[in-house]
Amino acid sequence: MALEWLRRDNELKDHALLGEEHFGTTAPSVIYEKRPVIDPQGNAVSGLFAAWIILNNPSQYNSYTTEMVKAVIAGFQRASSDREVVTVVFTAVGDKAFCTGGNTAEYSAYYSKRPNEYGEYMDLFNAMVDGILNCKKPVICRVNGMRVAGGQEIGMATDLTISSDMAIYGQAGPKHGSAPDGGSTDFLPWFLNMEDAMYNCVSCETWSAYKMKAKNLLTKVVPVLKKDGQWVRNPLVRTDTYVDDGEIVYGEPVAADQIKAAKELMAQCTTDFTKLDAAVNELVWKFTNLFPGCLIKSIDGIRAKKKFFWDQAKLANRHWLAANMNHEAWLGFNAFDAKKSTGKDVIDFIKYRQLVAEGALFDEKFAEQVLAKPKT
Ligand SMILES: CC(C)(COP(=O)(O)OP(=O)(O)OC[C@H]1O[C@@H](n2cnc3c(N)ncnc32)[C@H](O)[C@@H]1OP(=O)(O)O)[C@@H](O)C(=O)NCCC(=O)NCCSC(=O)C1=CCCCC1=O
Repeated sequence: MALEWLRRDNELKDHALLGEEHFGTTAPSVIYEKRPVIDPQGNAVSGLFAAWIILNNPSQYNSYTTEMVKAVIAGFQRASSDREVVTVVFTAVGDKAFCTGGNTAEYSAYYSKRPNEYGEYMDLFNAMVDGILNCKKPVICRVNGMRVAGGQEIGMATDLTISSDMAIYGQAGPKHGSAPDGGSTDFLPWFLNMEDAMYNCVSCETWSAYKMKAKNLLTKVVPVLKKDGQWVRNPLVRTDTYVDDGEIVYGEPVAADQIKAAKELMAQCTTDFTKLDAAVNELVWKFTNLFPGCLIKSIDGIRAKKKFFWDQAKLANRHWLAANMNHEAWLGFNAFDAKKSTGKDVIDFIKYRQLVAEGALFDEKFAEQVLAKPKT
């Protein structure tokens, strides 16, 4: 029996919660672009797109300002509900950094000593991570450069990572005045083993893309340097062998006496993201050729495990992070922000611990003793 008698509205609805007002092209901003899905022959597929959400603050290593956080939330919501979008590609401008986390200029000048304000910011930050984790399209992190601190946190929230081999990965919080509680303390132990997660999280050492690939953080690492038309793998790290003298050396830095030559080679190279983009397009194409419903259900099934600790900890963590803006963050982020005038990007940790050992009051006098003085 025909069903014309049932009420039916065929005008398509727009489910985007936020308009275009959050996006821009002048740094600092977030660029939102729909780029056609490309088939293996290089042809654009009609009516199907990848949504590119691009962090645009290269002079500050694509750290996200408060306005950029809002734009990332808007971008993921828009892409999630856009029926033409197959996949999201989360990346950044330039070849230096994908993202180095929260903007330390904002942190020091505005948020330090304003814990309530940082609490409001943390609500946005959490919504940004949730926006990535809840996106109804697969999310690819296209890592064009270093992914550090909060940059590593939002990167790990994505579903799969394709990386430039010049990128480095790590945390910065314990060195500059925060705890990597914006996702890293929750996600790192899933990706790495517990020992590596612990060391990587607290040491604030950065690890090469090759090392992180070997430790299962990444799906694919590709060269991006080219000399005389030939691809050159990152000359700063070992990729020639896995074991040397009984030690695993794959992805570790080259010996100190080889660094000069490596840098000279780099200076003769140009950066070319062709392989990076080809690997991203290949993944977009793979997703395009899967049932969208079954695909996102499968992804959400894996995400559910990934979110387990994040969902438990994110609400309580925001209060500590807010309160910490009156404490170590006040010192650490101001030290980093003032590095040009003082010549030092961290506090005097020995003096800090000595003052704590004396039971000193945490006041301006305390701060004066641990912060380096301006040179002039
Ligand atoms: C290790 C670094 C990432 C890279 O070091 P290096 O290669 O030596 O470059 P720099 O000279 O330090 O940096 C180049 C210029 O970029 C500016 N920069 C870098 N990162 C930031 C940033 N996050 N915010 C603002 N500006 C940044 C830097 O000042 C340089 O500018 P200049 O004008 O001097 O040329 C190193 O840069 C580094 O450690 N950066 C700081 C990383 C950091 O502390 N991020 C914030 C951590 S906290 C965070 O992200 C959180 C997220 C949510 C939850 C809570 C939380 O704490």
